Amino acid sequence: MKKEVLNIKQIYKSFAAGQVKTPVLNGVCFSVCEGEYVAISGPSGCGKSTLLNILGLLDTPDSGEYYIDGLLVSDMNANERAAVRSRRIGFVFQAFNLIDEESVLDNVALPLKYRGDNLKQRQRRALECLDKVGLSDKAALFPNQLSGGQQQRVSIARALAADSGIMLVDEPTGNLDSNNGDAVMALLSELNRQGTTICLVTHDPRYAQMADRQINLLDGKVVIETAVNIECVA
Ligand SMILES: Nc1ncnc2c1ncn2[C@@H]1O[C@H](COP(=O)(O)OP(=O)(O)OP(=O)(O)O)[C@@H](O)[C@H]1O
Repeated sequence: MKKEVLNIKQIYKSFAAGQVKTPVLNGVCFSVCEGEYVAISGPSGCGKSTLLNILGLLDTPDSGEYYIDGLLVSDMNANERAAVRSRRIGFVFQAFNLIDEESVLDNVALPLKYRGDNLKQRQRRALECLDKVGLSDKAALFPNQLSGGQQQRVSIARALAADSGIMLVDEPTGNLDSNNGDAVMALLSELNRQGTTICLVTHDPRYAQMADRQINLLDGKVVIETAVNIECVA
């Protein structure tokens, strides 16, 4: 039986524009087991990135409960959330979000600064992660010296660095051609086979099908969820 790592219950979120409040998430519920690969899809503007930001503790819901490893994180203050985030969550964004002025190695090592590793430990771990994504020979280069596909693989190495076990991935192929997109998706599947829990936001049904389970959002609600074939306990 697998352990439940993420569980959101009746999550609501709206954004205010002036006096007008626009509801985005309207009572979203689902859970994710350790080692599972879940794809979140739905039309543009339906709240996928908002949901991923809440899952990654980058944003807070207006109401509802969110548990990570059975711990109620939706009630935590900003410092407590940041501590859980750096210990437990790795992010991969569509636009890579690498720091252009830092070497590839330093970009990957960055999350390790927050957990207090010394320089040698950070560099060793960053090289290990670059090796996992097939880019250890690019460690000394800067992001703008790499192709888009390579930059996305660097951002995946960065998400692996802190060994957080959970990867939240937002449209990772959006800025890539189809060959590079396919290579990035194959890499994510391989990392999932090695044990990483993945929540992927994607528009592409071909990529959504690579996940164990697909969740479809419409009007801020889960409308379709493919069968869970893993037994999961809280
Ligand atoms: N910080 C914000 N302030 C105000 N409105 C926001 C904010 N973030 C998101 N929204 C609004 O919330 C809605 C959902 O946005 P979100 O980015 O979550 O959708 P999405 O499903 O990821 O869209 P896409 O597929 O186009 O990336 C949109 O209408 C968006 O304009």
